[in-house]
Amino acid sequence: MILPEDWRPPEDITLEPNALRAVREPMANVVVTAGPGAGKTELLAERADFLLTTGACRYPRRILAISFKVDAERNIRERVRKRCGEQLAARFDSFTFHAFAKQIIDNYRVLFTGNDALDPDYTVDRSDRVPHRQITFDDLVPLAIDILQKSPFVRNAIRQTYSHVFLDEFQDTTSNQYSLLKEVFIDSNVVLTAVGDVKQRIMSWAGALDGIMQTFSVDFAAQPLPLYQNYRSEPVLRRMQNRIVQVMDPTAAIPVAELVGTEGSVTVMPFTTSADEAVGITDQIEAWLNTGVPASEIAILVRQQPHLVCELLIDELNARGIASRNEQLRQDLTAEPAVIVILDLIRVVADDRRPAAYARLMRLVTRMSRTEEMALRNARAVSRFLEAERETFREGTASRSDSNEWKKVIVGFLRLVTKPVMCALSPEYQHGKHLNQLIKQTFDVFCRELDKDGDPIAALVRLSEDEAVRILTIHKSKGLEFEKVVVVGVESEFFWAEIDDCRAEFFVAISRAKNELILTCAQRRPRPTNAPWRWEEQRHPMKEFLNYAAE
Ligand SMILES: Nc1ncnc2c1ncn2[C@@H]1O[C@H](COP(=O)(O)OP(=O)(O)OP(=O)(O)O)[C@@H](O)[C@H]1O
Repeated sequence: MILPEDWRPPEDITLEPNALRAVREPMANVVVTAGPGAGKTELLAERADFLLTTGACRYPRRILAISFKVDAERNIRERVRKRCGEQLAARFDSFTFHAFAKQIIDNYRVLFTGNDALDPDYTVDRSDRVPHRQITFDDLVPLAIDILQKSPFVRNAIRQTYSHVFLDEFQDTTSNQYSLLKEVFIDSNVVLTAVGDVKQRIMSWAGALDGIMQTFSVDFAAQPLPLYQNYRSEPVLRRMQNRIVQVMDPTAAIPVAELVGTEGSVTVMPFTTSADEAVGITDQIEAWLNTGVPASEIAILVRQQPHLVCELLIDELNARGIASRNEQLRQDLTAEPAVIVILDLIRVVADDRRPAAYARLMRLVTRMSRTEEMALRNARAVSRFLEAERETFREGTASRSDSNEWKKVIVGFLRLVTKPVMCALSPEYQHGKHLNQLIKQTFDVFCRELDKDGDPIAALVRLSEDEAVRILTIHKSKGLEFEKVVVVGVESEFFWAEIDDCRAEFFVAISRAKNELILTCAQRRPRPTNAPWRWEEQRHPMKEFLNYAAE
C-alpha cells in the first residue's frame, strides 16, 4: 500500500493538472471532457491504479468500469492489469453496458415470476424473443432496470460491491443506459468518474442523449474537468482536427499558434474509379509495409458495408499477398476468450511454430486442475492430442482445406478440456448457450476464410488482429488508434445523413490516426456484386470534409 501523496504516474505519462485532479479525486463525482487522444482512457487506468494501490478503494470493495464496446472494455482492463498487477486488478470489473445489465439479470433473475419468469439457461438473441427462454439484446438494460425497481436490495448489493465507477465514451450514453445508472448510483456514496467527448457523439441515431455530459454533471453534482492535450496525433493531423473543431464547437478549438510542427501528414487522393482507388491504396499500403510499419498499425475506415465498399481493394490486397481483415469476424468476437482459444487451437495444429499459442492452451488446461499432478496429466493429454492431430494433417490422412476435419479437431479438443474449463473463461459463459453460439460463430467465420484458398494458416492471418491490415467501419474504430489511417470514399453518397452527425463521424475517423491520414474519393463506383441496397455509381466528393485537409 502506498500513501496517496507518494503515488506517481509512470515515467512516460505526464498528467496535466486537471487529469491529475481527476485521478486523485477522493470524494466528488467528476466529468472529464476532452478531445481525441487526450488520454481519457489512460486517465481511467491511472485512476484505477491510484485507487487500488493507495487503498482509496478499500478492500473488499471493487471498481466498476462501463464501456461501450467489448474492444474498449478489454483495452482498459489490459491497461489496468499492466499498471497495477494481476492481484490488484482482480478488483477491477470491466463491463459493457449490456454485460453489466446481463450480470444483474443472471444474479437476480428469480425476481421475475409467472409470465415474466426466465429459465436459468435463457439465451440472448439479436431479434427474436421466446417467452421464458430467450430475450433480445435490447431487452437487457430495461430488464435490469426492472429488477432494480422491484428490489432495493439489489441496488444496495451493487453499491456495497463498488466504491468507484468509471464511465468511458460517456457522450454516447443512451437514455435507457442513463436510467440504469441513475437507478443504481444516484444519491449514493459511490464515486463516479465519467469521460467523453461531445464532438465524438456518433450514436445519436441509436438514442444517445443530447447534452448528456451536462445532464450528468447536474444530476450527479459532477465537477467538470476539461483536458487540452492530444498525445496521439502529430501536429499536421492535429491542425486538421482543429479546423473541424472550429466548426463543430468553436469554444473547444485550440489557438493555431499552439499547434506548430511539421510532423505527420494528411493527403487527399482523388480517383477516377474505385478500381484505380484499390490499386492506389494498395500501392500505399505496400510502401508502408516495406518500410516496416506493422500491418496492425494500418486501418482502412469506411462509413458502412466495408465488405462491399472495399470489395475491389480486398481483391487487390489479396492479389499482392497482403492480409486484410474485415469485419466478418467482428471485433467484438475476437475479444472473446473462448474465440481466442479456438483460434489458438487451429493455429497450433496447422502450424508447429506457434509457441505463444501453445503456451496459452497449456495454461488453459492446467489452471483448473486441483493438484500439480492433475495439471501435468491434463497437459500431457492435450499435448498428445495436438501432436496426433498435427500428424493426421501432415500425413495427409486429413485434408487441411476440409472444414469438416477442423470441426473434428475442435470437438475433440473441447471434449478433452471439458465444459467447466471453458465456462470459467468468462462470467458471461456461465449461463445460457452463449459459449456454444460463440464457438459455432468462430467455426463459421474460419470456414468462410478457409474456403477462399484452402490454407488454414492464411485464413488465420486474415482473421488475426496482429497480422492483417484492418478494414472497419468508423463506428467500430471508436476509441482505437493506428499509425496510418485511410478513410475510403469521402463522398456525399456515403456521408448522406444529417450533416452534424456525419461531421462527428468523420471527426472520429480522422482522429484515429497518429501519424498519417489518407482521404480517398472516386468519381465512379461500379455496383459491387451482391450489393443489396441502392447504390449510386456516379459519385461526388464531400467537399467540406476534404477541404479540412488543406493547410
Ligand atoms: N498523459 C499522457 N502522457 C503520454 N501519453 C499519453 C497520456 N495519456 C494518453 N497517452 C497516450 O495517448 C494515446 C491516446 O490516449 P487515449 O486512448 O487514452 O485517449 P482518449 O482520450 O481515450 O482518445 P479517444 O477519445 O480519441 O479515443 C494513447 O496511445 C496513450 O497511451
